[in-house]
Amino acid sequence: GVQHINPAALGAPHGYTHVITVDGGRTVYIAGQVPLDRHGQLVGANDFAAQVRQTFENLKAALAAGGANFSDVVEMTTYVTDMAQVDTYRKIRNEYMRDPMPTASLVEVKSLFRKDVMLEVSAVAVVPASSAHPPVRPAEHTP
Ligand SMILES: CC(=[NH2+])C(=O)[O-]
Repeated sequence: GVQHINPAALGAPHGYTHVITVDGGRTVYIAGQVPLDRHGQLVGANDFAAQVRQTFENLKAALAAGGANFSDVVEMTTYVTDMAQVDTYRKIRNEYMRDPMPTASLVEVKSLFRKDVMLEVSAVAVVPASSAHPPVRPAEHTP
């Protein structure tokens, strides 16, 4: 079946779902994660490195909510508002992810959903059938 999950560790989503699992939890779709905390407050105003870190912490929480982790990610899409900061992006990403890396796309965009948000990262994960990660189902936002 299809499960829709909005972990309380992530800011309440407006008009989308943070995590959707399909195929009995084998495939996990993660909505574009942004550098907001669980209360929807920006982390790292004008600080790209801090924004990358918060975004990856949110991805980690989103993957865990879907019973996955970074090693299960097969595709990721990263949107940045300033490609000149790509080295900082890669350095911090590599603190969370290691080889073999997923397929990926990286694009610069004019703007994201808030003017102060400098990146957004979405992902798809495939959990191995043999995987022992039990889905973490923390408190969820209620609709
Ligand atoms: C932040 C985000 N993923 C959205 O759709 O607004």
